[in-house]
Amino acid sequence: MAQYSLVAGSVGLITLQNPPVNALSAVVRKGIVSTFERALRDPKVKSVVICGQNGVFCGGADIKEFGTNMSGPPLVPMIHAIEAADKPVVAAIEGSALGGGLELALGCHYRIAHSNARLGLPEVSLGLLPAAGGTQRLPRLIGIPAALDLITTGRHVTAAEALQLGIVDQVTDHKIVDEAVKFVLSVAGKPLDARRISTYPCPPLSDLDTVFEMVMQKVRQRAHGAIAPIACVQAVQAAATLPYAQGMEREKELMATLFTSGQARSMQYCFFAQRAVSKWSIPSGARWDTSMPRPVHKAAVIGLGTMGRGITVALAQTGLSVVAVETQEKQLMEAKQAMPGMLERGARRRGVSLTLHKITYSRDIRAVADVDLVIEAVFEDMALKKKVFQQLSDICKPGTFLCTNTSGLDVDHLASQTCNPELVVGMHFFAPAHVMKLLEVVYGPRSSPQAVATAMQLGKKMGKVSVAVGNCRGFVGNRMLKPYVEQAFFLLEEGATPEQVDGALEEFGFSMGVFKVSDLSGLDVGWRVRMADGFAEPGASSGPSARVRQGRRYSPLGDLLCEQGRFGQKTGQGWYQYDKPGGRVARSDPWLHSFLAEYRTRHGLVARRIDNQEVLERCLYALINEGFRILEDGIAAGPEDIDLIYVFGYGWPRHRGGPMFYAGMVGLTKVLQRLEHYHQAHPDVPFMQPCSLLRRLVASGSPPVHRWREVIKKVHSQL
Ligand SMILES: CCC/C=C/C(=O)SCCNC(=O)CCNC(=O)[C@H](O)C(C)(C)COP(=O)([O-])OP(=O)([O-])OC[C@H]1O[C@@H](n2cnc3c(N)ncnc32)[C@H](O)[C@@H]1OP(=O)([O-])[O-]
Repeated sequence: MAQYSLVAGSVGLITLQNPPVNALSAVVRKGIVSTFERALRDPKVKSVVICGQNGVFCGGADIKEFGTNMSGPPLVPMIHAIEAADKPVVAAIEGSALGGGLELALGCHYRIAHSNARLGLPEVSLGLLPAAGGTQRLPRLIGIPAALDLITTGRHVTAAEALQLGIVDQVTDHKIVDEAVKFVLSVAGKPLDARRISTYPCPPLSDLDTVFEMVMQKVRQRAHGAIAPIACVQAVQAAATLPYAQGMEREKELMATLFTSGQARSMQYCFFAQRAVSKWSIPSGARWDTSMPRPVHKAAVIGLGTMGRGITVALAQTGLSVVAVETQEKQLMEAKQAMPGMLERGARRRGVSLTLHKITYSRDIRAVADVDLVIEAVFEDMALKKKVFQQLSDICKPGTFLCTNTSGLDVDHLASQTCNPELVVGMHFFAPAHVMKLLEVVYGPRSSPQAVATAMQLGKKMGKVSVAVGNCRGFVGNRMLKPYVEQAFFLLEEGATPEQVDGALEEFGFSMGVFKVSDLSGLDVGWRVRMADGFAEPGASSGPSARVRQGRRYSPLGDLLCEQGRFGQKTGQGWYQYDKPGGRVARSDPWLHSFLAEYRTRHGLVARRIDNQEVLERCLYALINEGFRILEDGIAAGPEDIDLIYVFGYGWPRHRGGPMFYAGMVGLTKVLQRLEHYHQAHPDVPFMQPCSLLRRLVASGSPPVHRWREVIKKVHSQL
């Protein structure tokens, strides 16, 4: 709702009230319309201030209303009425003014922001565009290039940047409503014509067509198939080329196509999924709202390889003191040289001051004796990690949480090396750890609720999307990757090329296909895992039994490349070739194509034409099938957890909602049928055997993804 009061004798104060973010629900819109009409009718009222309760102006349209039969007064005419009023209206902005919230403020004649405010038009990240006049007013106010930047990226700006851009008229550190009232009294009686943004001409720009062509090209490249950013550019182009009223028509038209699209549904699902996973619960019964995290003031990182450095930087950026331990002198020196640059770039990107002094370096593990939490990030080797955990258990003060950054080893086994296994959890970061948003927090059967809560909260503080997952080989993300990569190898054996497989996945929306990612992260990473799992064995890649291991189909292609020293970008050759070791631009490699042809001949395989549909189905459905197994095993609490892991850690396109949501969009029956088909064709590939949970869901009428938990619960209760 909206509350109305008369202040300072002549100012009508309208306060939006819809906790927690004063979203513009039907009730709030109704409240604004009626209070505003009251203010206009009241002769005592000479001006109006609009603010939000509890330190937040407005988080935008109520996203929960999308997809329902929307009722109540629409936003566009409401904002027009505010702009057209003959009494001055000031938006008093603190906290957030986002989406429809900022559009409401743009309809006001003046905007004053508290220095803590964040403003933006993030609709693009929900698969939409700012359709309450945002695409038409913002370019008129701040110019086309700045408006295009804000609208196509959805980024939030600080109050200071908003002032610089001209979005707000004044920034204050004082009480926002008091300042707004003072301000509106000071402008009483001034003509309002020049304050109605919809009447402004768009600031002229020379060579408009070229500007839009270039922006469109850049946006298309970044969008990976998402349609909202493209529509945002088209809407701003309408502002630049059409009169306001026609621009509004175009905005409406473009919004209509986005609003009902599967992409918008997927992205809005991701928005709510992100909030849902922070409300974690684990099989022991521990939950986010009953488990108290312990404060972490000082942390330590053991091992300063690529991951350790990233984790150290990410911790320092949150303001923690960090002890960075590396026993190898050379590695320590390299880390000391590299980390200031990483911190500097991070500080510049986030517009904050440098935190170099937060890190102390040591070669001696005993330097961690007084820290609250340790993250071990040594080489992915169980024997080495066990030794580190035994040492930590002896050295650290009582109660120190011991975390491992292993990407898939048994966290419980590591916990068993310590005197207090309840203090041990996994904190699986993704490279580069100071940039990537995902954190898997891995609990073992003995991890205490407090240890899980502390790791989850630390992740949040570090700006990560933290997902609590159970302990199994590869946890959630890497476990699902295995059948996906396996299918990609099989496709090469059967006639596809890395270019074709990657092309199909990139067209689907991944920023990089599976083979490019493998070249980037190093082919040796998977090779080591396959060796540890007893699949890859020296000399076994070329014999007659090379393509069968442990009774199932196996492709030694990755092993063969590693045996040749082709580890990807770092060696300049992998699935592609690069101009030099460390090169970034993948080029097709004729050697690889002849190698594949020879390999097929050697194994009596005849290359066939494989279409992109098959590439997608085999790679993605194998991955999704493993996702169902993970749900069935209780390793992830719900489909949202898996989806966010894939969106934030593995480049799954957000506009497709994550693998489990995508399965629902495709139709569970279809996914099941295709898996059955491929399993019949390849009975020696267990990953293709449809998971019984998928069958159960189909048998229960393929409920929408938010109702899967009911079926999963039933499965678990019957175990
Ligand atoms: C014609 C159309 C044109 C306009 C389109 C739009 O405006 S599109 C909209 C454009 N606007 C945006 O995209 C802004 C989206 N919102 C945000 O970015 C952030 O919420 C924040 C920065 C406002 C606050 O961050 P924070 O970390 O302090 O808090 P938090 O994130 O944890 O959220 C707390 C609770 O509020 C809930 N909720 C939040 N917003 C909305 C909403 N608009 N609606 C409904 N609910 C919303 C959220 O689900 C959560 O609920 P829970 O789990 O407790 O039941």
